[in-house]
Amino acid sequence: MFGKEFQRKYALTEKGIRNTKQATVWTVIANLIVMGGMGILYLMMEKYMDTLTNGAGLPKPWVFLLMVVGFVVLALLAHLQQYRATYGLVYGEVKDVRISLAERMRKLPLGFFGKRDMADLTETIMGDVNRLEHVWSHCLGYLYGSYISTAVVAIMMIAFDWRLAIACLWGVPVAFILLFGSRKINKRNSEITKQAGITVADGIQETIENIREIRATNQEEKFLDELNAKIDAHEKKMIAGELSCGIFVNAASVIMRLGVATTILTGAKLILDGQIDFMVLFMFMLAITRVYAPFDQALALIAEMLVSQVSASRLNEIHEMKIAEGKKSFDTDGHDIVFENVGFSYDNNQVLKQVSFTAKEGEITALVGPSGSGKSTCARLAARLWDINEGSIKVGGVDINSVDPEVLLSDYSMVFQNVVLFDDTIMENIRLGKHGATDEEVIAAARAANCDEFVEKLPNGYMTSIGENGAKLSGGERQRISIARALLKDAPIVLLDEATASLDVENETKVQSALSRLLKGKTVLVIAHRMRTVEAADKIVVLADGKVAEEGTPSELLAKENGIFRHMTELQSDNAQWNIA
Ligand SMILES: Nc1ncnc2c1ncn2[C@@H]1O[C@H](COP(=O)(O)OP(=O)(O)OP(=O)(O)O)[C@@H](O)[C@H]1O
Repeated sequence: MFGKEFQRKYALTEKGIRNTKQATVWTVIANLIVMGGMGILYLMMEKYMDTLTNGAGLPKPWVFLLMVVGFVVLALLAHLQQYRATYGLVYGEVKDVRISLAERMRKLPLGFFGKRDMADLTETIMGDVNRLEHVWSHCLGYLYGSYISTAVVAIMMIAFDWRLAIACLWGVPVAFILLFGSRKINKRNSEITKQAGITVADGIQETIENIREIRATNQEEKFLDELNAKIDAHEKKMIAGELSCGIFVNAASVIMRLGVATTILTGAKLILDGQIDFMVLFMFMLAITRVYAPFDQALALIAEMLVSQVSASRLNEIHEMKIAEGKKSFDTDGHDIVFENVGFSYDNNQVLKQVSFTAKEGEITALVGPSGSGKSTCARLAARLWDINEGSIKVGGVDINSVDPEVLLSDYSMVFQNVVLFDDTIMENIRLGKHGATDEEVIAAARAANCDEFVEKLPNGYMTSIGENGAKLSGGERQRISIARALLKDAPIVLLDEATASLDVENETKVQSALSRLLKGKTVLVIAHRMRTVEAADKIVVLADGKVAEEGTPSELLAKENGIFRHMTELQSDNAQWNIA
């Protein structure tokens, strides 16, 4: 019952399975104790009937009182244990699942994040886990416990009187057949509803993220109309899903409760025929309430459990995704980066073919080429942010595919165009470069990256919070923080993606001098869009259509007639002056 398939179906950990078993056992015990309470009621009724019909003396009240007190104590203890097993332990399980999801995401290849956007992933970590939490705590132990306890009572009922037992229980299997028959429809509906919900979350996130562009282009109305349409579609899907599920659940409940009528009819007939006395029917009527009550709740839970299976499969997708792993050591002979016949595709779109070049330690190697030629892709692959499909990338003779990405990245500093900052102080944002760096080290790196000039004007200096992704700073200021972070890290390999692109000329000159300090003696791979940036490079690799088209020093490539690099340089100097006539 609680095998691997069950574990997968409800995305449970090993501990979660153990908890579910415990919860089931305690539910069975609690249900049987409550049913035992019905036995006390039956005994009392029998004694009083005996007094009424045969004139027997009334039993001593303290006997029943003792029985009732015993029953209450036992029921309380059992329910306490059941509560602890079903709710208490689940909160630990939720914490473990969220941590393991976050751990997993840390190691997933970036390709995964291209397929599932932020709204979708947030929904998995928060929404899906919440939904499963409810199923783990309110459904699994309760439902399976009810199956077992009802089976026990059903056997007892059959032993007592099989005719009344059938009259009472025939609705239960019919109700379950109806519900399980509707499983596919309900599951499909919940998948559709879930997708519609994610589309709404996506739309909201996209609108908030792009609010400036939307306002600048007067597109508010269009965006809001689209968002409203998505919200309406989600509402309709939700209503349709609830309705179809509700129809099946209520029909199943009604069918099951028809058992009350058939029990009364059968009981009456058996009494009239003199085959049973009234007390037997009374006992069955008492038992019916206890058999139906957990099953009635279980019917409602089944719908929730079916919906939760969609959430479980989304969690499983993350858990089963291949993660980037490798050795925990990275012992290299120097830090030359060597690309050898590297081939790489995003899904089925091949963007790099047979790319080979070397970026030497102590040199600046610039990647140049038309937009979309694969420059940024090469930089990402050099840091194993994605895994290559063909060939090899070695650093100091070690294949980076064999090294754990976290260990590998400790040797890299990256300054990219899209700077990522956190909603924290400037001090902490820079300190991310080196865990445990002192305030003095952070400030020294910030000064070297020319951050002082704007930090001094801020109300709390380095302790000023900069808003989500540095929203309170200009593009150039954000980039200087990212350069300060790289300076602090002082790693032997530096990847720069047009790092000074958003700076004005004065600041660019200042940051260039800071960068020169950062780059000294390192292996530097620069992605350059402006030819001016690559004048100081030791080597230029020109990419075109995902292949290396030219390679050499700037002067060698400039001397090449009909060369791509020469052509690009000429184009940029022609465009240097705007022609608005
Ligand atoms: N995450 C991604 N998923 C799918 N395709 C991508 C992804 N990133 C880039 N591409 C595609 O790969 C190709 C190379 O992109 P890349 O960013 O490496 O080029 P680039 O030379 O750096 O371009 P640019 O100079 O415009 O920044 C492009 O066709 C791009 O559309």
